[in-house]
Amino acid sequence: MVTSAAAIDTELGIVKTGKEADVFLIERAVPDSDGRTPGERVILAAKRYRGPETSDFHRSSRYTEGRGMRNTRDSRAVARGSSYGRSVSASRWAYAEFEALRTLYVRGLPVPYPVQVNGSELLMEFIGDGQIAAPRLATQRGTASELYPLYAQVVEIMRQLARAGVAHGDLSPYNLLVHHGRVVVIDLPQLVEVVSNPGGMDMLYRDCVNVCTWFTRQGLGCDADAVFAELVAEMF
Ligand SMILES: Nc1ncnc2c1ncn2[C@@H]1O[C@H](COP(=O)(O)OP(=O)(O)OP(=O)(O)O)[C@@H](O)[C@H]1O
Repeated sequence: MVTSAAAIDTELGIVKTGKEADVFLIERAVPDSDGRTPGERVILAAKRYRGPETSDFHRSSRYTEGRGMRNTRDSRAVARGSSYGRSVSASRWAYAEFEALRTLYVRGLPVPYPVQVNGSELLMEFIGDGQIAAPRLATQRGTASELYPLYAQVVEIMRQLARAGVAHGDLSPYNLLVHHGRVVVIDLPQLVEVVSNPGGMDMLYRDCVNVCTWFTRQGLGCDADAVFAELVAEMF
């Protein structure tokens, strides 16, 4: 009989402290079939949500409109900003991001592979080399022709999101990692359905502006209105 032992997770350090979550580096040791010897070791990213401050509630509620999360007891606790409310909120964000990653990964979009979610912690594939996280698009420099392949990938990602009827909702050069020339999208808890969410079109447009502003600064012609129009056309 083969008995299976649980994987052992070891925290190796912090990757980055963010506004709403902290990202840690985790080494997961998967036991061999004998259940004793540590076998395969993988590096994962653990994103732990803290739950928003009360002042963030309006932003949170805008994202959750149309998702059946309003007017419940938990939602009122979130609105009050109690510690229980913050933990409810943190778990919601973690589950929302896990679900977004799952949906997009299945559709073939370049997102970290979602591993598991437990309470306010989301475990996912670590995008990087060894223990070094891949750099963000915001740090990339080069001539327009050197950066063009990254631009083409970002626009293609936005097209694929549009075909799925969604927008990232907080897309920027800070939420795009560049790993050996491949662009990977992160930070997806607020993935928004563009048509059913009353603010969906605004968020899609803001994503276009954020992306185009950065690429235009790097010398690539990027017209946010034209990209937006193309993405809307993809949806209908
Ligand atoms: N899967 C991953 N692999 C490697 N690095 C990651 C991963 N997920 C997040 N990071 C790193 O952690 C940082 C913060 O992650 P993320 O943007 O998801 O959290 P956040 O709380 O929204 O941060 P911010 O306040 O900076 O927007 C990223 O900019 C990136 O450097």
